[in-house]
Amino acid sequence: MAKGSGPLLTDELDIVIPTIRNLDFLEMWRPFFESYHLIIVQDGDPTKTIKVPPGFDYELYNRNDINRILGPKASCISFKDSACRCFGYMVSKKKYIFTIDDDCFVAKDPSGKEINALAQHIKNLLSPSTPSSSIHCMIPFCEGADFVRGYPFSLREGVPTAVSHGLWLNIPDYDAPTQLVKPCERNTRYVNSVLTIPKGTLFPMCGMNLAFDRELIGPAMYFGLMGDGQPIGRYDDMWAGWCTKVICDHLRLGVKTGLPYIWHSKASNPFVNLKKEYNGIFWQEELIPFFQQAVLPKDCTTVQKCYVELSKQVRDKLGKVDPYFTKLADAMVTWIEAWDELNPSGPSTVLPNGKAK
Ligand SMILES: O=c1ccn([C@@H]2O[C@H](COP(=O)(O)OP(=O)(O)O[C@H]3O[C@@H](CO)[C@H](O)[C@H]3O)[C@@H](O)[C@H]2O)c(=O)[nH]1
Ligand SMILES: [Mn+2]
Repeated sequence: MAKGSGPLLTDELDIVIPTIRNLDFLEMWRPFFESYHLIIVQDGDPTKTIKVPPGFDYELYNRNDINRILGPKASCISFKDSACRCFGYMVSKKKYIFTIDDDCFVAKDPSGKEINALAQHIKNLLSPSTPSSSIHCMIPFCEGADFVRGYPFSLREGVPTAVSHGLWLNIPDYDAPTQLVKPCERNTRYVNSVLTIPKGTLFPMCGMNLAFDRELIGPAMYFGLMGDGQPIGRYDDMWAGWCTKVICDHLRLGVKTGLPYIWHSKASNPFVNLKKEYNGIFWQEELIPFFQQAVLPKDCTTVQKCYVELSKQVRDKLGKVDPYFTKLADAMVTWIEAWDELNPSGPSTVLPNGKAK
């Protein structure tokens, strides 16, 4: 929250939570989240009731709702994987999205002060990014700092920030092999910095503490086809991050990473994760060069056009890695079609099954 004022963007930001659990974690976030509208995407068994603490304004969508709203296009929304959260991005009507996992809690900064992660994300999104330069030793656009000598004035205006990627203390977001060999490792390092990821650089985007400008980059935030019936899991956010970064670079949009921190409390089962991740650990050796070499034509002037072009390149170049990527390329197109159907120029009548509380 800005000094001396209430929470910002309360009518322009939705909080999207994917869940298979009751949402008691919200109690800890109440001071920071209660003024915002929540979009809860319930994964797994739609007959299970998800308990939401009283006092929150929310809409809840389960698999039956997703199928009802999207019809055959629901095939692009993952089932039994946190990737389902991207449905919340699609049905939101707000300019900004903040998405958080239900095992993420309020962290404390080194002074012991509780971190309002949402306020920091908003600050990150509302200030420009500087992707056309190497990492600064100073963080521009914040009090008491400015561009250092030698930084071209022509670049100092920066570009609009599309993504704010937060980090986590305690349980690190390791892949299964790393978690297996380092089961007790915890992240205790608090780095007081927000950096723009330079143009041409990819990054491993984790979906547990993430905010973005939905109007600038929303259609690129497809959390790829994972979970039930798919040969891969826990790469949904990575896929979205790689696609998003290539498109942000092309459209001159910025991606920031660093503050805010949240406290990640749950270590998922590394053996289960290994089964989900196995192909991803293998395929990522091909995926990174693919995204590093991806070039989007000049006539790709919207996120949708960029994304459909990327899907063509996925089909052409990754389809030979595994037939899964042909299916994923199709799902990418379906996602854009569904996005445009639900987000025509006017409002769309997407009714959730949970009444707004
Ligand atoms: O089948 C499922 C499983 C989980 N969820 C919800 O998704 C998030 C993340 O779940 P969890 O914290 O259990 O998983 P992690 O291994 O810690 O994190 C992974 O999730 C992604 C980051 O968001 C990434 O793939 C990994 O870091 C929770 O809210 C669960 O309730 C689900 O919807 N469906
Ligand atoms: Mn987690």
